[in-house]
Amino acid sequence: MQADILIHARWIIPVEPPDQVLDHHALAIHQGRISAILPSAQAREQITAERVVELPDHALIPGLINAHTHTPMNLFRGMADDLPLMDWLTRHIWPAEQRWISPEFVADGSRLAMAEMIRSGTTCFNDMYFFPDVTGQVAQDAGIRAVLGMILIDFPSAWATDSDDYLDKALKLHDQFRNEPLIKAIFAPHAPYSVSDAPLQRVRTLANELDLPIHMHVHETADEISQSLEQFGQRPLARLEALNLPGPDFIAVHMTQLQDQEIERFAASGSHVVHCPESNLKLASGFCPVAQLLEAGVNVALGTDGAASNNDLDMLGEMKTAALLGKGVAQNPEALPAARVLAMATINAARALGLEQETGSLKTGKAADITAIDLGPLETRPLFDPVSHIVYAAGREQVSDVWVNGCHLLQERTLMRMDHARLLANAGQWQEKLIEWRQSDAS
Ligand SMILES: CSC[C@H]1O[C@@H](n2cnc3c(O)ncnc32)[C@H](O)[C@@H]1O
Ligand SMILES: [Zn+2]
Repeated sequence: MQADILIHARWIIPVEPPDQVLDHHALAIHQGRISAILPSAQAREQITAERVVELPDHALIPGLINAHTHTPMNLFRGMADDLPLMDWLTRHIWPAEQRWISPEFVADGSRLAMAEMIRSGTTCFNDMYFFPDVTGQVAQDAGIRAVLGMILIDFPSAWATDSDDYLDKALKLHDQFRNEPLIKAIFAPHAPYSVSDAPLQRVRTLANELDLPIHMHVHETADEISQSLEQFGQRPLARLEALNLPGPDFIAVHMTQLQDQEIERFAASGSHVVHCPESNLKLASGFCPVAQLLEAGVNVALGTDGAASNNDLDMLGEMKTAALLGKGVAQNPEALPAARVLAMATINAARALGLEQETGSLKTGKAADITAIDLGPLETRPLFDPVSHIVYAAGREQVSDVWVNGCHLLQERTLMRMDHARLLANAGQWQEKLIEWRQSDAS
């Protein structure tokens, strides 16, 4: 058999089927797709490859999928810390966005975020931000898989003036990227408190027509619930249900405020949840009942949220936090075992985003979206179970190689399609501009 690349690894963890760890196996890539997974000894006899990669202390896992982020916000990292969500948004982030959002800001911020994600093993991200067309272009240049939010919010921005304009631009974005293999555009109304009924109804109609998912912040804080009760006489989820939003194409991010009945109704609708534990902890927004949601049959994926509320885009770290917090919230150490959390960061995310046929597990025929983690260093020795170390012990600096669609984006920790020095210089320029603006604003 002929292959473009043959990777021999100490372990291959396909994620699907669950709980499988393949020892001394090899993975073959042909024309961007996984063409075979078989014992290394057999691969050496049967497969002729143009390139052979030896990873003797490494685990190959499906590329991690960050199911909710705001990539350009990397330029706001550390600018407003230790605040509750509404103060953070209305007193710091939205004023900064009003001043700074432009195609240049989005290009530079999203590029920095993509470099950080690739260096930490993420091969696909689901983004929600202004100028998603720019983020899409940067993602194509970087070679990373991206889901772009066709955003909608009641406020005017540098991207769009009103809901008609947001939705016109959404449809153009969808058209622009419809034939791009690594890019997908999905609806992204911001939150129940920031989008009115009429545009939400239009989103539901368009999502049905185009067969695309809807991704939205929902039940993030207790304040969101009380404000909705005051304004609409309903909890946000009940209002969204009346607008027919929940369903197998609906992705609710956060969900920290949930009653038992709401969990049952949400599970029955077939909707998905994206859990962002570190952002929820840092903003003290509340705790998502992940174990209860999984028990009810809800598909739960994992996201970092933006770097301005997390403050990193490290999915390995996010997995550890999700596992620990999930046990704490359930008051049960058996809740959220490591393998379950790895599934949340891979196959569950692919399922939520409608990408399950393409990515999310290491399976013959799927795209070669692969992350290699070096478990050789003393920080992950001795080793009894590679999945345990990936979730509980390994740091993102142990990610050695990353492939997306068979393209080698990170090789022995070197970014292959991005200029590291330029990324740093560019971040430095934004730092100067933002510091100067904050000083002039304060005086
Ligand atoms: C319409 S573009 C996205 C919009 O969302 C803001 N944002 C970032 N993080 C959060 C969060 O955790 N909850 C709510 N809104 C958030 C971002 O600043 C943009 O304005
Ligand atoms: Zn968010």
